[in-house]
Amino acid sequence: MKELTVAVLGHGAIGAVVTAALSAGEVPGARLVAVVDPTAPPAPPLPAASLDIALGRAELIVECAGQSALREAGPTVIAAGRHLLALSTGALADSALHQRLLAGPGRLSLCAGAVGGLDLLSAIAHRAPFDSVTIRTTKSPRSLLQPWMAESEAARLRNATGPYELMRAPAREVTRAFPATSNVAASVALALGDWDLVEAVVVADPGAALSRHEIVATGPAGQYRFEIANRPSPANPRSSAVVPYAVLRAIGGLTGASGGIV
Ligand SMILES: NC(=O)C1=CN([C@@H]2O[C@H](COP(=O)(O)OP(=O)(O)OC[C@H]3O[C@@H](n4cnc5c(N)ncnc54)[C@H](OP(=O)(O)O)[C@@H]3O)[C@@H](O)[C@H]2O)C=CC1
Ligand SMILES: O=C([O-])CC(=O)C(=O)O
Repeated sequence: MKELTVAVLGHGAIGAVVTAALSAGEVPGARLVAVVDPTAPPAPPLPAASLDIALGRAELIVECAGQSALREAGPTVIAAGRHLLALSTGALADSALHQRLLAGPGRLSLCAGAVGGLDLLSAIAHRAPFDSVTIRTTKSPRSLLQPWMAESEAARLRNATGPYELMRAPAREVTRAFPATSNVAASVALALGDWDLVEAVVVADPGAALSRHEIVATGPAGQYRFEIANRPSPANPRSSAVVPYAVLRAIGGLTGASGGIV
């Protein structure tokens, strides 16, 4: 078991669950030493800190703060030689940023978050490239409202009475358009190492009690379909409630606490 000092960036719906579990010792080997969130700092005894202080204390920085936070803080974390575990994978649609984070001296790892199947898709992609890959995300209309939307589009979302397709475009465009709800599209593209192959679809469904992600891939190796239906987080309906578990498992993978399947 490896001992790892951990800082968490973002104390929102996901970060709060992650920090509570870490401080309760639920991931053997991981010791929470800092929580960075300037607008929602945690109450003591959780160790609220600035990013600078966190970098002085922690070997691993876990980003649960959003694409813009990863864009802003990621290069500083990597330049400080720390290990960065990123959840807001859509920020890496900016290839220059992605390359910067890969350049070191720190190290970048990505968390699969709300979806599964990326290990198999990744294993296949580099041996027998897929012909087509689609990820279709269905969420409640209110969770899909965006500041860039025209008032007519926002009103359609607010007043939707049935499901409809809101956007269909390459993963890079969709993850930028829906930065808090379509990181999964980026994660599929990153797992395949091919941003251009992955088409992402966003569906607004007023009847969607669960957030659904359907990944369909076809190619010479076979046909693959993963369908995930997650309960939304009660604290933030844009995010699935299971995501903190994925983050904790990823941290456990780094300490050696997540046994079994790799
Ligand atoms: N890969 C995946 O499958 C998934 C990825 N995600 C990613 O995780 C992110 C977090 O989700 P969630 O917890 O639900 O979101 P929340 O909005 O509930 O929490 C995010 C928190 O991070 C804070 N924050 C913003 N910028 C910074 C910063 N630079 N440093 C420290 N803290 C910061 C926010 O503060 P403020 O409110 O003031 O901005 C907020 O308190 C999402 O935005 C999304 O990018 C989410 C779900 C799945
Ligand atoms: O939690 C989810 O269902 C997916 C999500 O928000 C994202 O990919 O950003």
